Amino acid sequence: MKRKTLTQYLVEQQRLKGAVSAEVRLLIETVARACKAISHAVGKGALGGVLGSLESENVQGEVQKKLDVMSNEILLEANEWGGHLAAMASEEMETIHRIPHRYPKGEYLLLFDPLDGSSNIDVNVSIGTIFSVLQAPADAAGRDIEEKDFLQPGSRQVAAGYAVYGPQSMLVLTVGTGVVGFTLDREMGSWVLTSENMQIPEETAEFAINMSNMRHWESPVKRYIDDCLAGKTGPLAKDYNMRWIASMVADVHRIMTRGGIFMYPRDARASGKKGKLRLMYEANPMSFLVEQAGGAAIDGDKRILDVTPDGLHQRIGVILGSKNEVERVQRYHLED
Ligand SMILES: O=P(O)(O)OC[C@H]1O[C@](O)(COP(=O)(O)O)[C@@H](O)[C@@H]1O
Ligand SMILES: [Mg+2]
Ligand SMILES: [Mg+2]
Repeated sequence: MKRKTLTQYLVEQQRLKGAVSAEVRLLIETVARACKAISHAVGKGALGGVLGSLESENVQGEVQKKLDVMSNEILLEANEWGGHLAAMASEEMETIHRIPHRYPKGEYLLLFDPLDGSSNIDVNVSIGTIFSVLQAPADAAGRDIEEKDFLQPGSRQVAAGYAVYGPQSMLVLTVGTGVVGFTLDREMGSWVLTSENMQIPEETAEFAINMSNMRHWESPVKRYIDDCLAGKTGPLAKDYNMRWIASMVADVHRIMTRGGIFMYPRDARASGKKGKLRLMYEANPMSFLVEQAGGAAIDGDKRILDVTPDGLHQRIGVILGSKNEVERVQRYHLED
């Protein structure tokens, strides 16, 4: 059977379904090309000199890995000249990056976490790239894009996706018509459609959370995990399994494939950061994908995609995955 490539899939979405504009189609293809380049760099490991840290810190105060910076540069360079974009924003950059010589119709905004799961780079565990596409506000035509133009709720995303660099490299994508997955054919150099309609099972008995933070959790999260740990004889009446890869991309990919619940909740630490994960580069694109695959995504009591951001690097609690389980955790929050 001849499988579709990413290009064929996108042309179909554009011409038959009217789900994407030609500009968004080209933009996604450019991002996918950049992800292919990152995948090659990741695959070289120590041979390519891509492991290890730099002296620098990013805007979040985190030590940058070589691959964080390389991946950011690959995405910037590819999209600066190849996309139909007005501006980009990245977890690794303090402020937005405007496109020089903006294409007259350059009306889209691209956001990305260039390398997700940085702590796993040097130990050869799956890592990834996450991206999100927004439309620039109508009043931005003909003027410089500003940071505030990016501060739109996730429900306005026109596309989102991630690449996971694991035993296989995969690109998982939504343009608002369900979720599809492509596997990188390394010999041919193309992304080939291998999952036509990714669906997250509504029920699960598998949770993912960093248990070392337990003492900081809010009470609804503590109650839920206690209930999971109580197993068959507890209130949830089933035995739960636990997984934590510490690359959001890989944890979410598992959930996309076989269900589960992923939690990086906001907690009571004095950092005032409202959680670890970033709304615009991690939570929004993943929530769009998860909802499109039949799952749910909340920050505790409300839907993540409804949150209007107040800053580019805003953090948020994230609870996402199998619908019935996420709704249970939401109930625990509302009852609290
Ligand atoms: O090390 P922790 O606290 O378990 O955090 C793991 C989380 O941090 C992250 O690695 C943060 O992403 P970055 O690597 O892009 O900073 C997530 O991918 C992951 O879910
Ligand atoms: Mg990340
Ligand atoms: Mg990152």
